[in-house]
Formats: sequence, C-alpha cells, structure tokens
Amino acid sequence: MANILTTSNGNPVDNNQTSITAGENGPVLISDFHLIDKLAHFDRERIPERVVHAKGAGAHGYFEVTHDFSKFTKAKFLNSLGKRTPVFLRFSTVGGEKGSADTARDPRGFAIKFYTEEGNWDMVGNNTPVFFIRDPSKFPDFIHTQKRNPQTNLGDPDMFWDFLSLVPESIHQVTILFSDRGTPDGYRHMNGYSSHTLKLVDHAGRFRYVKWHFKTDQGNKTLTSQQAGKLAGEDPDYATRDLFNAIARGDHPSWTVYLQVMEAEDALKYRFNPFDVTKVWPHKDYPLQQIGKLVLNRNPENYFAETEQVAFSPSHLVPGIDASVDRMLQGRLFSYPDTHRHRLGPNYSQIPINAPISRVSNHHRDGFMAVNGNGGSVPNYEPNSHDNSPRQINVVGTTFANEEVSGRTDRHGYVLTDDDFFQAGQLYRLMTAEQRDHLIENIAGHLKNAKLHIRQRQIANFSRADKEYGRRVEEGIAKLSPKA
Ligand code: HEM
Repeated sequence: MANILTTSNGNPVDNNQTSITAGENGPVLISDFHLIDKLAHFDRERIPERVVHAKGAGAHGYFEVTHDFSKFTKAKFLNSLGKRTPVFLRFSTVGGEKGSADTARDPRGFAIKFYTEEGNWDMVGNNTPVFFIRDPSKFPDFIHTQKRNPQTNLGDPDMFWDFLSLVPESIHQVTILFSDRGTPDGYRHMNGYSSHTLKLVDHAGRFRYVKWHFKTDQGNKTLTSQQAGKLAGEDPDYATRDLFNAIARGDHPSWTVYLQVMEAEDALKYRFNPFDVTKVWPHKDYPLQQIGKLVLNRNPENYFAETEQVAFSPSHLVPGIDASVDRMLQGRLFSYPDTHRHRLGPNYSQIPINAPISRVSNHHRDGFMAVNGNGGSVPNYEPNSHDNSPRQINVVGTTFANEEVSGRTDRHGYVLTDDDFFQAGQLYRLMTAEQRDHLIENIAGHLKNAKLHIRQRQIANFSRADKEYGRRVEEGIAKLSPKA
C-alpha cells in the first residue's frame, strides 16, 4: 500500500508543497491545518540540550556474564553464566555544546542502560577512573568554569585554572585530562569506569564495595593535541562517525568488564577514603576480576528518539546493586532524574528508549505525555482494598541495602592530605618520556593563557605531585609567550 502523507492526526494530505491562499495573490488561510500543523511542530522541535555531556553518540548491544559473581550479588541479570542483557550505551564529551567537536580535550561520558528483568540499571561513568572534585556542592561551579565566560561568551583559561588551582584535589584528573588520554581516538578505543564506588549486595543482604571497569577490546588509542586540533576543524563529528560506521559495517566494538571488590570491613581500615572519587584503588590491593563482556552491535534507528532522549541516572538501580556513601554519587542520585524532568518531562521513563523491558506498575498518574495507558482502571492510591493494585514485596534490601550509620550532622569537610597529590605524582612517574613530553606541552599550551598568580598556584600543585612535574610545566610555559 502506498505510504500516504498525513497530518499529525492522520488525515490524508493532498498537497505538501503549496499553501492554501485566498485567491491567486491573496494571504495564506489559517484553515490550512496541514500548514499550521507543520509550522507549529517545527517551531517546537528543540528541547533543552543536556547541561553537561550535550554532544554524544549511542548504540545498542548486550552485556554477557562470563564469570560467576552470583554469590556476591542477587542482581538477577548477573545470576548465571552466559546470560545476556540488552544495553544502550551513550558516549559523550562533557563541556561542549551539542554541536561541539568530538576531539576536544575533555573527559568522555560512558553511560550504559542495562534493560534487566528487574528494571533498568544505569551505569553512568566516564572514560577516567577518577574525577576533579569530591563534593557535589562544587559541581555547578566547576562546570561553569569549563564553559563560557558569562560576559565574553568565550572559553576562559583564567576561570578554568582559577577554580582548579584552588581545588587541588583535582590534580589527579587534571593529569589524566592533559595526557593524551584526554583526547581519545574515537569512542571505541577507550575504557569506561564507574569511577565511583558502588555496592554489590548478596542474597543475605551483605554487601561488598566494587568499582566497575570496562576495558576496550579494540586497544587504547589516543590522539596528540595536534591531531585532535586538526580533526576538530576538519571533522568535528569524528568519533560519532567512527562509531556509527564501525557498527554499520559489522565491526562491533566490545569491552571486557571487570570488578575491583573490597570487603565492607576493609573500607574502614583502608589507608585512604575509598569513597573519594579523586582516587583510584590500586590494582595491587584490589585486582581486577572479570565479570563479563559488553558488545555494541546495532546503531540507533533514529538519533533523537534514542540517543537524545535516553535518560540515565545513577539512582536507577536494581536489587543487588546499590550506591555507596560517596558524596559526589549521593549528589548525582538527585541531580539526574531532576534534570530529566526538566529536559524531557515528568514521564521521561515512558519514552521507549527509557522504558524498562520489565513491567512498570505503581500509583504515579498523569502529567505531560502520559503515553503508556496511565495505569488504566487500576486504583491510583494505596492502601486500598482492590486485588488488582500493585503491592510492595516486603523484602528488605529491594531498593536499598541497609547499613549502620552514626555521628553528628555537620558539614564534615575532607581534610586535604598528601594522598591527594600522591596518585597524580605516581601517574606522572609511570609515564614514558614521550608521554611526559606531551603532558607538559599540553598543559603549558593551555595554562600559559591564565594570569600569572593563577599559573603560579597551579604550578605549586603540580610540584606537590612531583617536583620535576612542576618544574617542567614552569619551564614549558616560559618558552611560550605567557599572559602577563
Ligand atoms: C555531583 C556531581 C555531578 C552532577 C551534579 C552531575 C550532573 C549531571 C547532569 C545534570 C547531567 C545531564 C544529564 C541529562 O541531561 O541527561 C549529567 C550527565 C552526565 N554525567 Fe554527570 N554529574 C556529576 C558528576 C559526574 C561524574 C563523577 C561522572 C562520571 C563518573 C558523570 C558522568 C556523566 C555522564 C556520562 C553523563 C551523560 C549521560 C548521557 O549520556 O546522557 N557525572 N551529569
């Protein structure tokens, strides 16, 4: 049957090229519903872009369990070897707008929606195992400094380094960002990390702390600053194109998935706070243990419907996986659903890409775009005396793992310690001579554009990580023409 053009409400359209006018030279008639429908819909095409991670690319695939972790977690999607769970993964850059270049020096988002039989689990991570800050109250300010100056509307090296130099716990992530890892060669050639500490909860309600690692099977590949800069001009959609084309030609990217596991008791005794997202857990203390494989094998059919409307949240958790007390993570548990209600509306979970494959049944009703039947005739309140109403299952630990907390409410700050510089220094010392050259060149080329007192404060931070590191950044800047 011919695919007949219709209006939004399904009426056949006779003509899509010529509006109805009053006479040959008269005005256009408002009774031309198809014209009004078309213009009015067009006028409303744009939705807010994500406040961070606006530019991205996504794909469908699956997660497969390759190693048995069922004694550590009651999560059903992890309960048997070979079990596959459908996923949607969105990669992104962080600071740029929706049209910005894929090769910008920036962390990369690595967000996975697992469509499990117990609802969706979202693993909303990055391609870096650590982050710049460790208190959620700093996040909006931090992001402001990475975006445009409120007056000039330009990227601003003073804002960028002013903030970071005053927040020295950022030094570890800054070192990663300005290494060549800060400009990965597309999305297929980089790792993903939960970064945060999460919990795995077993059938008895006992939990262990874990960090998730997704290691690229394509091998890590990075770009130099020069290559990244050139690509930003010539092919700003480089990573998006690379991902789409690889999947389209059947070259399906994959990641081997590992866990680091820490016993709950160890967390209290460990030599630094294991919930501090500015630090990694050294592999020699907590080795990687393989759990599964992640494969991307299908491109979205429609970018907006899937990649733009997908809505991840660290608070979308399944029984057997829970959040830890990591303060940043706690802030994120609130922030994501909140921004989705703003960006996509209160019924964002009903959008097909976000809808779980398992049943949704609760007493939420109405709101903009309630499109899933809205609970039909089932009661919209509880308690009730109806048999067809959804009921809680009365199993402690279904939505959270209980644990003991005590202490006085206060603004308990972290104490800045040498540990904050240690891991950055260690990373610097681990680099090859060439990697260090690139790091110094990348930092000097950016930091030279900040004011002298800001530069000095940041150089002092590099020196606290490693004396040579600070000295070389200072010398590198002196060779360029730094801002007065
Ligand atoms: C308190 C700290 C943080 C806050 C308040 C925060 C907030 C946000 C917000 C509001 C968005 C936009 C979401 C959307 O519109 O769909 C976002 C996106 C994202 N964030 Fe964060 N974020 C924080 C820290 C982090 C950290 C530490 C990571 C990684 C470990 C991370 C990874 C991501 C990713 C991957 C996305 C993009 C998700 C997608 O592809 O749709 N964020 N964040």
